[in-house]
Amino acid sequence: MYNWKKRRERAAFLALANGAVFRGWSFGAPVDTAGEAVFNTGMSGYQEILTDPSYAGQFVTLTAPEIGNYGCNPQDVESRGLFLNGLVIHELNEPSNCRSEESLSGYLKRNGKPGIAGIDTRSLTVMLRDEGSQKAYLHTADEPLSEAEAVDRARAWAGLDGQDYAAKVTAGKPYEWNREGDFHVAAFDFGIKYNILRGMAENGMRVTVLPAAATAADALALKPDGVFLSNGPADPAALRYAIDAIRTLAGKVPLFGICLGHQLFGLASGAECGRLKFGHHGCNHPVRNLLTGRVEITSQNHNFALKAETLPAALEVTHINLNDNTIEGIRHKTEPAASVQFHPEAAPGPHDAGCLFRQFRQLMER
Ligand SMILES: NC(=O)CC[C@H](N)C(=O)O
Repeated sequence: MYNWKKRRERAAFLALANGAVFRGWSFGAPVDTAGEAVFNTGMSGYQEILTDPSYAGQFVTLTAPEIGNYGCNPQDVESRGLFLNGLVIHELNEPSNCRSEESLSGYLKRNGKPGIAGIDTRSLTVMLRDEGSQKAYLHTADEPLSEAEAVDRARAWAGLDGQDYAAKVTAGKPYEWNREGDFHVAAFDFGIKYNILRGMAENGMRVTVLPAAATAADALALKPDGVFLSNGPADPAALRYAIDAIRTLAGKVPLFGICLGHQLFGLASGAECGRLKFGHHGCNHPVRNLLTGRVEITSQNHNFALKAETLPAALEVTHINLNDNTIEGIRHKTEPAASVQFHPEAAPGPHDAGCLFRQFRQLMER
């Protein structure tokens, strides 16, 4: 049985830049931090979310009300660590699952990340939906802090716009993900998820991962059959070095990008990126594939998006989001280059768009 008294022993609160304060109980590591509050509507997959480097700098509010019930394990990780700033949930459950090796609370504590439970995540989500993603400050530490001071700290935080967070999460050095495959892919790691690497390996690609700041010459020196541009945190426009590298690589080698990689491919081609009001974070976003007419239910996690009106004539839209008509995929009209805003690798999420890794292969075959 859950120990309610113990659960509520340490008070905590999340203060938003708009002045709202949500009070609850601390779990995980009792550290204070500022970040951007967003919400994710997936019904499961908290461990993949915790280890998705794209969430660096963010507090993820899970709209699923019961969290922690299947625990944590070493298999469901999507990168080498936990990168988000904190987890915001309604009800924290003790694990009951044969795959569980550790409670969610213990997992967060061991990894130095804070969580807050007992939050009315429904009203927080409605607020973020109506007012947009918010700068926030999570207070879980023992030192006393007034709510007004926390709101001030949320407002004073630099935010994610214009910030290079890829540099904070990327691998320090190049490494080989696997040794087998008939196509060799150089993958830029802006915050890459393991299931993307697995998706490429399963489709016969041998993958060498490069740090975010690798140059076009570094990539071409590997004599790759294709270049992959990964997902990653924060503002794509801040990554001038990556945009320059992609501009040099375009037309020389087949390109495929996911999420941040898609945004960077668009920026390198001359498009602009802007912010969505509250982003897309979840596992049930309907996307129409304009090339086939098929609707795919996709996994998503982004706050920025390419602006349709800025797309250069050389690019065409291949996918649109059916909730808000934003761009979900593009390709070059004459060169072998394509990208998607959503996550075909899922983890967590549905596998409707998994065939995109095979299509990357086809770009290299041509
Ligand atoms: N998952 C991602 O790659 C996110 C891309 C970018 N950081 C955004 O929020 O839009």
